[in-house]
Amino acid sequence: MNPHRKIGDVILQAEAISLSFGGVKALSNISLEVREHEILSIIGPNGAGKSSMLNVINGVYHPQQGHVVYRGKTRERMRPHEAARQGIARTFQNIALFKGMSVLDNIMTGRNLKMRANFIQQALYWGRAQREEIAQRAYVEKIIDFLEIQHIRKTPVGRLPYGLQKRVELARALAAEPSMLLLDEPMAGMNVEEKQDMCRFILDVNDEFGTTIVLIEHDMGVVMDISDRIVVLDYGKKIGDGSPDEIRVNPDVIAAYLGGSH
Ligand SMILES: Nc1ncnc2c1ncn2[C@@H]1O[C@H](COP(=O)(O)OP(=O)(O)OP(=O)(O)O)[C@@H](O)[C@H]1O
Repeated sequence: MNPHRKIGDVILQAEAISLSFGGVKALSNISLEVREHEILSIIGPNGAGKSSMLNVINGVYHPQQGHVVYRGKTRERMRPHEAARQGIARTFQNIALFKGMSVLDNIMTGRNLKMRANFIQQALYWGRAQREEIAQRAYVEKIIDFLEIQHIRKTPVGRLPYGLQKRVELARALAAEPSMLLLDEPMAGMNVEEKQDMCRFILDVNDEFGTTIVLIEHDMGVVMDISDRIVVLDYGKKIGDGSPDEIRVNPDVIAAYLGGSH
């Protein structure tokens, strides 16, 4: 087994998080931990609070109560781009790519944080900016090879089938070299074959880059197959937290899923 695969220490702690939107309590007193190099899935019926939790981890939402400790530091109020700078990248439930731009250019946008030369420097010091662009391109090409999308690198994203667009979105997130990757329903709307491909890529990313992965997914087969640990939310409350085998037999989880709200 790849040494990266060894699950490490806790790198993120969400402590007693409560988040409301007006009268709607999206998250009630949720605590969870993310360990280095693990694949953690957050599951639960529609409206359970999964995306809200991801947005708290990512710094998009600021909880009214509780806090997030990331790599030993209690996080102050911050913006999503600061999360990106700390090595946290994400993909979205609805694909957020530039549809008219090529696959390659979309992935390059994920590399922006890594670029040292800013726009003015690029105009003034053409040579340096060009050298930098070449270096960044090399990394992007590595991601393109890794995700097996060489054949579509020049294609405008909007012309691609859905499954491939999702893969390009993953590529763009990976271009930022994240240490933690948040995936919001990476397999939604995919056929069986596309799901199998995406599962393989998620496992490969985790294995080869050592990336910690937190994902939201509705397909229970997929979740049980690829997760090291699973957190289950229901109506904004945490009702389960454990290995796939523990979750499978957790009576609260079984009741929530058989209760018909899913
Ligand atoms: N920006 C917002 N403004 C108002 N209410 C919100 C907002 N975001 C989420 N909510 C509410 O918070 C609750 C939890 O929503 P959330 O999207 O986190 O659930 P979810 O588990 O991700 O659902 P789904 O599986 O349908 O995506 C829902 O009742 C939702 O309507």
